[in-house]
Amino acid sequence: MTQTQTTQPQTNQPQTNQPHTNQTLYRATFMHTPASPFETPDALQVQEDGGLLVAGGVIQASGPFSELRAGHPGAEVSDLRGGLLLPGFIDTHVHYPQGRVIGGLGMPLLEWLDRNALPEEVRLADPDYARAVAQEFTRSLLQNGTTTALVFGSHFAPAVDTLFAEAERSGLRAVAGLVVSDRLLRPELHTTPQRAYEESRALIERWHGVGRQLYAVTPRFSLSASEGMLDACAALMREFQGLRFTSHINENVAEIGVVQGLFPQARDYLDTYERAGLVTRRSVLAHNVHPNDRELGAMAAHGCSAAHCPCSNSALGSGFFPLKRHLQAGVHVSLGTDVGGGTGFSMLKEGLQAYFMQQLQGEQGVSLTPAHLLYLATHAGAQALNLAHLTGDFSVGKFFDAVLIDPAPQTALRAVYAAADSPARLLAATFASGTPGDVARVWAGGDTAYQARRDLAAIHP
Ligand SMILES: O=c1[nH]c(=O)c2nc[nH]c2[nH]1
Ligand SMILES: [Zn+2]
Repeated sequence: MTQTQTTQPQTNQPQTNQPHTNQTLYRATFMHTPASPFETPDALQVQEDGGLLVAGGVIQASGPFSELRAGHPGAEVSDLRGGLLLPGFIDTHVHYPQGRVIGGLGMPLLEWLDRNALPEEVRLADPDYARAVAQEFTRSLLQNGTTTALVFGSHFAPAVDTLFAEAERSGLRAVAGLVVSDRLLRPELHTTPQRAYEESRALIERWHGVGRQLYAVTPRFSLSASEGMLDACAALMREFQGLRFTSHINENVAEIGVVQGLFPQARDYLDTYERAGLVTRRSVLAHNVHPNDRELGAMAAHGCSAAHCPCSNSALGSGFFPLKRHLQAGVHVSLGTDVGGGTGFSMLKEGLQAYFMQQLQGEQGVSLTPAHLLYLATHAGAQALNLAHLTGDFSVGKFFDAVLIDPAPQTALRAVYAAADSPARLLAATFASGTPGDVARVWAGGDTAYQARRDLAAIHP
């Protein structure tokens, strides 16, 4: 591993200095959380009959529609009234090769991997199979309103290349990488540190910073990655600027026991990554259901984020995520669907399950408001990924990544929308009973990335 070249991300910056031609003024009730409700009271910002002026894919102005209309009489108006416009969701933990094995219920993590996930992951060695799965995957994320995702890739480099190609074509911002492992999975999924390094490097050079795509160095978990493999990952993180790092941690008690046996010199699970220099501001570790206090303190000190995946934790019986302890320690927390351990691609469902699991913890839980759920599903993810200057809310200068929730006529949620007496109630109902069927349209960088087939003009009550 002698390579020393660095690459600069080439794009990904909003072009705020573009001439304001082809301005679109979106007219909608919109909500967003530019600040964290965990830190700031009244973090939920609501604009009823609001306007967002977009040009070159970037938000140029925001405020009451009437004011923006008066200031920009030439802008084309897109009327989205009747729905609720939210920032595009940010899923910070989702597995590309597992879309077709959602629903493997009734097994704890290690058995689930053996019987459900890994046999399917082997199939991505076939490029045609991988292409079909990549198309389903990017489509599913966008149909659910997710415009940015930290994606656990495949163990096969051509399949990861296909994922990036599909993501870029579809508008999805994928932060993704080759999943690397050299033990305890199954032979077809194992590689060597040298090969992992070389294949990752080639993918980084091809995709990192291209369009909306970014690269994440991705050892599967310490259970399946030797010290040599983690060192190869660390070499990549040192040699290329702006990479992200992701893996799993402290998900399941049996898993933690195996990792302790494999790394007798490590203080705990986090230390297996920490010793390799892999715990930084650019790291997102999924689950962390069973952390000790040292781990939480170290994660906070390094600025590393935890991706909380409540549907997966429930489906696999992994346990209750200690959100209060994370917040008290100062660890940043975002949300992930963890498909296919999780139960689907909906960040609305994920937010609701996070709420349920905190409620069920009584005194140990955190009482989450609708503003918390929106923040966890949007801005918190942007912060975890170091992308908060580009996306996660509707502030001026950010990309117009957005999802329009617009329930169909004669549905229960439409009735709630018609009756809601406050914006917080509207948002709560959206998380409580919103489904992919209520996602009417999704924009990624100002372009329509998904539009439901039903006629938008016909559905206002
Ligand atoms: O929820 C999970 N899903 C996975 O695919 C996986 N691999 C390691 N650890 C994991 N946890
Ligand atoms: Zn996972």
